[in-house]
Amino acid sequence: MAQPADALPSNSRYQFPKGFLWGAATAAHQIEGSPMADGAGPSIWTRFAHTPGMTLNGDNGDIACDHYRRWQDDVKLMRDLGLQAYRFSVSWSRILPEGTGRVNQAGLDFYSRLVDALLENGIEPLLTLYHWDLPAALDDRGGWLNRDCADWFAEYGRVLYRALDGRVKKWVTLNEPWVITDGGYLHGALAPGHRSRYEAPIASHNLMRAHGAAVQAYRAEGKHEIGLVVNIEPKYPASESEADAAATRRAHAYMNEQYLHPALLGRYPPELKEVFGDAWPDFDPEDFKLIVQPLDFVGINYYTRSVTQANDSYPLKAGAVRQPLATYSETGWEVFPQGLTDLLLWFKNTYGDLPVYITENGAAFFDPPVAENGHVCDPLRINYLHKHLRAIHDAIDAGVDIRGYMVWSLLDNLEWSLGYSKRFGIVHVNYGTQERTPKDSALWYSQVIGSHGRKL
Ligand SMILES: N=[N+]=NCCCCNC(=O)[C@@H]1[C@H]2[C@H](O)[C@@H](O)[C@H](O)[C@@H](CO)[C@@H]12
Repeated sequence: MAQPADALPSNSRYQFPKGFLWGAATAAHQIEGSPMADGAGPSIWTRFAHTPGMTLNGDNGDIACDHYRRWQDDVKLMRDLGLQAYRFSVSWSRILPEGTGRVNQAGLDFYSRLVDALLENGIEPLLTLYHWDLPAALDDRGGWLNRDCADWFAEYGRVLYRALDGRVKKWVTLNEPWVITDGGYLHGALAPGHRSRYEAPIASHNLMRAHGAAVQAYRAEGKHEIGLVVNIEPKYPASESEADAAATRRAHAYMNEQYLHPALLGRYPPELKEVFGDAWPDFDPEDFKLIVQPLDFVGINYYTRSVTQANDSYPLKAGAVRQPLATYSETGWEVFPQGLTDLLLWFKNTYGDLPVYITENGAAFFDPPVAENGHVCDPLRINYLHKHLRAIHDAIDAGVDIRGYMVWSLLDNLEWSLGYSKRFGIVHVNYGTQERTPKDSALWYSQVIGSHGRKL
């Protein structure tokens, strides 16, 4: 592995708290490949990506990073990088090919072996139950639109809790319910590709019911920690106008409060009824007794901010304004580290002192190919991570209880409908040969971890 050209200077100003966990994150469908191996059932992403026109270039997860077969080398790679934790997700349809009922022991064994290898290498597993890959068999029964999904999800959680709890001590129920519903049910860009303002709130609500049911099931037999992961993004009004202020309030409620409010406060923000109009159901207040469950932590995925103005978009009537002097990543997201500090302070002030992990943070930039000297030079990513880690430290200084950081992502991987066109990894993947090459950002991150942040 290429060595960093220069050892970074130490700066104790940025030393992170004792026990702060440094890691990286991935998701099953984005890296594993072999989606139907060893008795696994199809997921909605297996189906969606094989539907013509749904993904860029028809890219799919049939091979991805071939992690299902290369997991041992990938764990060694994590060890060599000095990772203390690894956030990954389990493919539900490997465990329960029909979504409920029959357990596929080979699928369970894969994750059990992965967890053991992580622990043997001093790496703490953070396990996400659901990172968007619903069993196709459950989608055929209505998926997240069927209120039974809460029982299905709790059943799936129990299978994993019984098999892995104790070795896994940090559990996550859902990854980013906002993207699941905004992408999968409102705008249709993600599986299962629905486009309905009537379905989106129902899917959102059922996802939160399922989250509550999985936490309740964990409390009945789990002995460690469980939380929820949300993608949230600070919204700043584009002008002083009341129209832009109102649009910003709607956008904030829609992305940032729509899931945290029900999970932590037992209610929805009032703006959502305005956003969805007649499509906003009259939810049964009893549902919140299931949705609100005590959590041990919240995971926050942060990528960017949004300067927001009123527009005629559907159904939000709000949209982002491009910032002429800003830097943007390859996904068109503004690089804005201050937004992470602002967001973390908002979280603390709104929801209290619940422990927080930054469960995803990173960016896709155009990376050069592997150079003759074995380096992948990605200074923009180093700059992005450097500034966001400092922003996190500023929030810690301001009293936010942040327990760890998982860079998105360990590996270049399948960026959902964008296929393999966007590279978020700190490790380059040659999809032709499956060769892994730590980028300069990985070598830099190793030094940051080794110094516990002092080299920021
Ligand atoms: N405007 N704007 N806003 C940005 C909205 C970001 C929403 N997308 C995410 O958070 C996904 C999360 C996902 O877990 C992972 O599976 C994805 O690979 C990454 C990268 O896309 C991120």
